[in-house]
Amino acid sequence: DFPSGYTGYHNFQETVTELNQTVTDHPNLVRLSSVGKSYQGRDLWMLKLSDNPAVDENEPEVLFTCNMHAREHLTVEMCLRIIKQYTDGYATNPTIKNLVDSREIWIIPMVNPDGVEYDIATGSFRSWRKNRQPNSTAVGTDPNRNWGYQWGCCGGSSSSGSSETYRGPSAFSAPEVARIRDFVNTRVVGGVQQIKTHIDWHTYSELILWPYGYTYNDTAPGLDATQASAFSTLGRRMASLNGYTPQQSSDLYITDGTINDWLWGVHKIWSYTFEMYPRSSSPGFYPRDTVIATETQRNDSAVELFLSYSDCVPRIIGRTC
Ligand SMILES: CC(C)C[C@H](NS(N)(=O)=O)C(=O)O
Ligand SMILES: [Ca+2]
Ligand SMILES: [Ca+2]
Ligand SMILES: [Zn+2]
Repeated sequence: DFPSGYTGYHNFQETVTELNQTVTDHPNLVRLSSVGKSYQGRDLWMLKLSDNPAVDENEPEVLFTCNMHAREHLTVEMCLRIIKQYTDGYATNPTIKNLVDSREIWIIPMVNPDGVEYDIATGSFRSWRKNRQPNSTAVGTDPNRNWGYQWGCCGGSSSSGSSETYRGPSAFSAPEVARIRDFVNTRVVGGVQQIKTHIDWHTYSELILWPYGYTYNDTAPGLDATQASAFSTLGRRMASLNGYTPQQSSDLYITDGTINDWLWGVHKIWSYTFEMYPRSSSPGFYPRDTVIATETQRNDSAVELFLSYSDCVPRIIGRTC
């Protein structure tokens, strides 16, 4: 489990307990489901947050994914903060009520439960990143290099099984990635992808990133100048609210096979990565639990703005959808 000084973080079981408690407290706002199993058989839990949650209503859908990388434990707390904010706040905050009533919000707080449990199993952190799927030479596929858009195209991942950015033997070879792919694919209804926006939460560096990651070019097939302008305008506006640095993903470094590139490249979902606190390697991936409240609430207004534009991101540059 988490060592002393870190007990405020949620392990897999504590996350499940928290999700079940949310269902108990707010049965009219949430529905809990699993999108499937991790490599070691843990459920990949997903909470749906909306009015009439048992009904697929014609409302813009939003996806939040957290903890794709095991050691990035603060991101679980970020997904749980969003859940708490938009359930507990529903009855008293009209802005929150309007957003919950007019969107359907899907939240996956722990994409990589096997990696999380491995990272904390000994009571001392192991700095584990990947999933726990064996490969020919070692253990672990990087879930953020395993997506099937420009997979392995561009030197933004590794073919070596021991690498921290191992892309897997094929796209979608990681069960955790394949299960989220399957879910997203089910949201194409009548030929139209119902999910309009997405944030993938990571740590650290305090950045807001948008596609593409596989190329340095600001525009590329499937991403034109207008779309790039919408991505950067919303990204910059959100960064003005949380103090992170906004930039195209590849301005950080080239990555291929990421969730952001697949969600945009294949589904035209306005997909961002938020790299949370801290800014640098001290304390890096392991800030003590005393920072959780501050560093999750720091994103409240950015998340609210994001949800408000989730019906039509190009509206932020004066366009209609
Ligand atoms: C989203 C990309 C561009 C950055 C991310 N950094 S992290 N969270 O793994 O340190 C990653 O390498 O997957
Ligand atoms: Ca609804
Ligand atoms: Ca819907
Ligand atoms: Zn990460």
